[in-house]
Amino acid sequence: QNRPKHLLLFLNPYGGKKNALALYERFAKPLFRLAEVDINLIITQRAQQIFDIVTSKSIVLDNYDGLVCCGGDGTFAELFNGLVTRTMMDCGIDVKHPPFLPKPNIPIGIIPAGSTDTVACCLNGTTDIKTSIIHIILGQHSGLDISAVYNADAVAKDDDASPSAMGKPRPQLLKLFASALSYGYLGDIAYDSEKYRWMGPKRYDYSGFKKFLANRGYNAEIVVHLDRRGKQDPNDGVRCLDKCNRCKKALCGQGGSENGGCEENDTEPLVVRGKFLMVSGANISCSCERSPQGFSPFCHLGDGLLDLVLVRHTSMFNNLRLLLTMTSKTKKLSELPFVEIYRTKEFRFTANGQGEMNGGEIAPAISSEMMRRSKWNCDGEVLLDTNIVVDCIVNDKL
Ligand SMILES: Nc1ncnc2c1ncn2[C@@H]1O[C@H](COP(=O)(O)OP(=O)(O)OP(=O)(O)O)[C@@H](O)[C@H]1O
Repeated sequence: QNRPKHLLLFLNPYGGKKNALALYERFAKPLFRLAEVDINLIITQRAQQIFDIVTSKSIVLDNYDGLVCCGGDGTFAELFNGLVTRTMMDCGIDVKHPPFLPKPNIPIGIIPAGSTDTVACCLNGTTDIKTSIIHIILGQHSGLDISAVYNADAVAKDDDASPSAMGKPRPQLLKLFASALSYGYLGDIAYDSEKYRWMGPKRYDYSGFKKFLANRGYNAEIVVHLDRRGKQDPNDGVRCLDKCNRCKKALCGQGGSENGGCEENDTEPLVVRGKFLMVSGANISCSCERSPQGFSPFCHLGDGLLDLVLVRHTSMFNNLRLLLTMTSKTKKLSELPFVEIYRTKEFRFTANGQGEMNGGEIAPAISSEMMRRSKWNCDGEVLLDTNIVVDCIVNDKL
């Protein structure tokens, strides 16, 4: 009964190994034909085109049973960012300063044809293209949290650390992400690797090696809102499988921490300062071929919470341990002594936290080191704003 009949499908011929069109012709087209699904195919010609099409009022989304993208995580990010923005526009909500994020009522599907394909891998347990197509044809969906990134400088001016505070000026919404947001090591790789896109997925190895040798640390202050009763344990050993109990309760239970979510009143802020190699907000475990356990193997797909992974800046030897752990099939980042993981609904990040604490009275030699900033890697794309607030929301249509 829930099988889609008409789908709008965006295909990115540029991502991954640049073979999305060939994969589509070989696997997707015959299966969609067999299942009698009518496809309106749009092959993208530039970055941001999917976002522009979906947010253009000239396209009637109600004509479709679902929106699908064939590409990598960046393509998927463009699609759901476009769809949430379009939903805000249709509801008459200010898209730059939304009082809340409305949930789109049209489902989204992803056919993996990118470099990492983390979202497809976490949703389906595999990046196998036919598996994704069959899920789409059968109209199966699972919940997937989406996290919103806000400009924290705007928040600071309003003296308001919480994007969910009522009756106060809203911070500016910058972007939504579905897999991970990473500052430091992975942010530097995202920024650097764009120059080598002609190498295909190998560009990540090349830039990764360069940044590994650089071993840069970044000063920061992170305020993370934790469950007061300590009920949210990112290392609880519970893996999120299809519609797991925790996610089901979060979807219908409206938030309370018993149900997976985290009510604002039940949390207290923890301030963490220091020099970090990497700071990551993982919306999902982020397991993929390159990193079978991902950032946080027990992170849930749709419980309204994300896992904040903090990697302290230490020695090259420890960085090597980090890389070996990230690519290991069995080892977890939480086992490393210089890694901390917190499960939260929201956190605030301020670069150069210690520099600001010293009230500007720092020696020039230290100050340039202290003032050094990285970029955010937001679902594989570079975000230039540094100081941010992140808030996770439950979504049920992905
Ligand atoms: N025709 C195009 N030409 C150039 N860029 C495009 C085109 N179509 C889409 N894009 C952009 O390409 C970027 C990268 O695509 P995508 O994320 O799908 O591939 P990837 O980076 O190789 O894979 P992954 O994100 O899984 O590692 C997207 O941000 C998208 O905006």
